[in-house]
Amino acid sequence: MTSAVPKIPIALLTGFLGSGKTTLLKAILAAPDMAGTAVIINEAGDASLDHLLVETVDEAIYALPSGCLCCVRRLDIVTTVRSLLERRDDGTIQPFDRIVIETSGLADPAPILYTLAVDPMLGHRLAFSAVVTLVDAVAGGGSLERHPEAAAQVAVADRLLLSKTDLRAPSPDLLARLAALNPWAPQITLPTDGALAKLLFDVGLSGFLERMPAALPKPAHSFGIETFSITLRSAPTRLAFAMALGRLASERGEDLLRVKGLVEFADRPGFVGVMHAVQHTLYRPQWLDRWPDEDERSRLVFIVRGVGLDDILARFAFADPRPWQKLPPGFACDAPPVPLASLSALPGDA
Ligand SMILES: Nc1nc2c(ncn2[C@@H]2O[C@H](COP(=O)(O)OP(=O)(O)OP(=O)(O)O)[C@@H](O)[C@H]2O)c(=O)[nH]1
Repeated sequence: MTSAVPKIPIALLTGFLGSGKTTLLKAILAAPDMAGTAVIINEAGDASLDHLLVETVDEAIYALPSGCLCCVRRLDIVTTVRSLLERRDDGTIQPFDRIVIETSGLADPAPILYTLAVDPMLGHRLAFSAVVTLVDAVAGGGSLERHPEAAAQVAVADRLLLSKTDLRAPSPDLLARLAALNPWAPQITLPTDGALAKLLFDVGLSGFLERMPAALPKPAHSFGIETFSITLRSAPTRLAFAMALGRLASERGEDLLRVKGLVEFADRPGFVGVMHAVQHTLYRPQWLDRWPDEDERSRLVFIVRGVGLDDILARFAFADPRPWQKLPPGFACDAPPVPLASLSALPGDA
């Protein structure tokens, strides 16, 4: 009986911290033929911001609790997708035609895909369309070198999308590395035209599922990554803020994996800056003309390696910073590290 019900396409959008997943998702959801897309977002930081910045037509957007989607939060994804389908069936939410999951930049997609695919109910209802992995042309090479998560994300992709090519052409070394990790995924430079939606939903059955491992794959994880958040109790000037963050990025860029936040500046009242830094690079802020939710505090989320909270508080002392929230216990992933060399054998090499 269930075989008569059309399956709902589901795509997984992944890529290392700051590679451009939310930016791409926003662009894709703006396409008229992507109305009716349910979105599930999981973030690595100890506070979620991305879901505030993505708009869907009928607000069909779900922020999973922060934490590692491929380990401690792995079963949350099943619960969330199941509940989405149930509420779609009983009419408590707008019907949707497809689902996109944006994983956190630290998630290894293989255990997530495996978990979704082996769930009997979801197996009946979902059609996996693609695993799309964003690779940052600026920071991607270094991330692949230092972080097993980045390599694992490349290894399972059906498509590799190169982002930030407007800032830097991908180096031949980066392209060769990608081909070595995943020879079957085409490497595509992000198009700027309306063809974006096809990137997620015009692939056919996920290659990962055809190469599905027999058992739950072990998540690939770096050790020593920490996340914490601060609020700024007094509004900084843009210059003081840029100097503090710029100095941090130039001194500790390799370990400053990601900074994002919402900040109101003393010299731009009435606007909220959406601030981004990825390793050594600070991005131009986007400006909102109001706070995206009821929390009107300037706040920053840091994902770092070996940079202390005290160090960060000291650097932003001019803005009266306070620790904001601490990640609940259980965030840290206790999976053993996977050597980079073994990652190409993760899916499909059996
Ligand atoms: N110049 C340029 N900037 C980009 C591009 N894609 C993303 N960015 C910028 O890179 C920063 C990070 O982008 P996000 O879309 O937030 O990255 P993300 O992968 O969702 O980040 P996490 O969820 O933290 O892993 C933002 O400032 C974006 O505006 C691109 O193709 N070109």
